[in-house]
Amino acid sequence: MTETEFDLIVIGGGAVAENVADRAVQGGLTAVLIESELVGGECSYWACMPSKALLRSGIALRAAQNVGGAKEAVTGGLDVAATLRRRDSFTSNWDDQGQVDWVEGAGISLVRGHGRLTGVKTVSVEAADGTVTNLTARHAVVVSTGSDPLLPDVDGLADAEPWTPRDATSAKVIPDSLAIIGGGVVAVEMATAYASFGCAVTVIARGGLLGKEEDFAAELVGESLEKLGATLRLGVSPTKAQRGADGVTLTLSDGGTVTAAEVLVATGRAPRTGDIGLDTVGLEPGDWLDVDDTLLVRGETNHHHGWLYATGDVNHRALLTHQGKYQARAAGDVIVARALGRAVHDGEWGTHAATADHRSVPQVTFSDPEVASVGLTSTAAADAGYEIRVVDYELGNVAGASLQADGYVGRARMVVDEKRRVVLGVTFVGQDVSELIHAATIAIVGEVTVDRLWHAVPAYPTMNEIWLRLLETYGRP
Ligand SMILES: Cc1cc2nc3c(=O)[nH]c(=O)nc-3n(C[C@H](O)[C@H](O)[C@H](O)COP(=O)(O)OP(=O)(O)OC[C@H]3O[C@@H](n4cnc5c(N)ncnc54)[C@H](O)[C@@H]3O)c2cc1C
Ligand SMILES: NC(=O)c1ccc[n+]([C@@H]2O[C@H](COP(=O)([O-])OP(=O)(O)OC[C@H]3O[C@@H](n4cnc5c(N)ncnc54)[C@H](O)[C@@H]3O)[C@@H](O)[C@H]2O)c1
Repeated sequence: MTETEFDLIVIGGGAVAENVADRAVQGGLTAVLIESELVGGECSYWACMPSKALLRSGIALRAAQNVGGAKEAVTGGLDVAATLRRRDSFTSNWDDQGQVDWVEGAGISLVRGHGRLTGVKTVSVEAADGTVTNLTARHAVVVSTGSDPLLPDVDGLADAEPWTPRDATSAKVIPDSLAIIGGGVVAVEMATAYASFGCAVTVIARGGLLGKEEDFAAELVGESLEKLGATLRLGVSPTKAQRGADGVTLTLSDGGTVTAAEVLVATGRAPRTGDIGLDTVGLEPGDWLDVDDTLLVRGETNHHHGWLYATGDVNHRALLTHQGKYQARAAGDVIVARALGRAVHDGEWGTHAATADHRSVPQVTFSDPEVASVGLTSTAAADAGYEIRVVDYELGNVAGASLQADGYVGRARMVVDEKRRVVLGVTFVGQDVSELIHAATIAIVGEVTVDRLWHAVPAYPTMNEIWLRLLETYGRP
């Protein structure tokens, strides 16, 4: 007989869900994952991994082309077919057996099908063949269903069969032209990848590029996208879309038009909560799930019972895999602690609190140049009422960077809380900066003072000497 009672039920089987279940099982509980598509979720098959694989080959080629001695040896262009094959290997050709093996090995149960809450601590799973399994949780249910792409309300857009990010990351054939609606991370990364493939890319971004980053990110990434051959239509929105013989024609708010073989919509995400039975527990279907720092869903039903958690994209705290997995570790461990009556450490920076979600979320946009940032931007810090000092430095003037690439162009910004003399935020824009950002994350989480940072000596000649240059610009204590 199939087991139907578990200590923990996790609805969703993405990267975040896997980590919640793993922590719970390691803590001695039983756990089941419910997955309706591929175990491993968006990140493994349609988001982080395939998108980074599509980008990496072009970035590596241009890195070689930027170094005298290497550039003479690199005479060909990008091999698009080989790049797509490499992408396919990273998605295991959209086969999740490897992840299923991992789940089994970790001692986690798996039920395939669509999960829905049916009441407090009860969940039903509808398999593809219509079979229904009813599950009961002894201690907790975690919703980890992720997010769906958002389709803006543009006349004719839905009928024009636009690409979602999934189509862009899993494409088997690169179209001759691609119009991209949106100016966020997906839009910028896919514009970079597709422009590298020789596709004629037009980015239509009503609010400009990378609006959540420091302004210079948009400036440097925009210049470089244009160098790659992309056309930028900033400050305009599409008002109408129509598919015809030549592809899709978009009419823009400034009266212009753009015609492309395909149109990619990259305008943000919506919560996957429309059909998961939220109404059965007094919550609103289709809403993001608001949680406290232990990832417990806020709401009347839960307030009394403390059994429903939400991790990953669905709680809208930070739509990033690494941050979702960080929440998963806290949630899995706190579920164990509460189930076994152990001490709960939910104070700021406690084991069971996802404090970093508010203070220190790192993000890398794998454009060319890369944008790597963590903590607060200068605008966000000023808006939050901090008394700040902003320190900028040209990365190209760092010896390590000038060795990394001939004519290295990049910029760094450090935002300092003048009262406590600690770093609030750091942004790096430039080639290979993705690997620099973790030092900034540690400085912010550790609340290291700028005076102490002088003792963190970067090796010469590495790009990390940017820290020394930022400190010199800030001034010796
Ligand atoms: C193009 C793109 C690129 C990205 N690149 C990066 C990146 O480089 N780095 C980064 O950190 N983040 C990146 N992200 C964001 C990242 O993909 C998400 O933050 C991450 O996937 C969220 O993980 P999750 O487990 O919350 O949700 P998901 O990965 O979406 O997992 C949810 C799972 O739940 C399943 N599910 C949903 N509803 C049900 C149900 N009712 N019953 C059963 N199963 C259900 C789904 O099938 C899915 O497998 C990218 C996003 C996109 C769109
Ligand atoms: N490298 C990474 O870490 C990575 C890569 C891709 C995606 N992600 C994450 O996935 C999430 C989704 O990415 P995204 O780029 O879709 O969202 P986003 O929120 O980053 O960007 C959405 C963009 O769409 C625009 N927009 C919104 N509504 C619009 C409308 N009606 N018409 C025209 N433009 C509109 C916004 O101005 C913005 O430029 C983000 O939170 C992102 O952080 C991360």
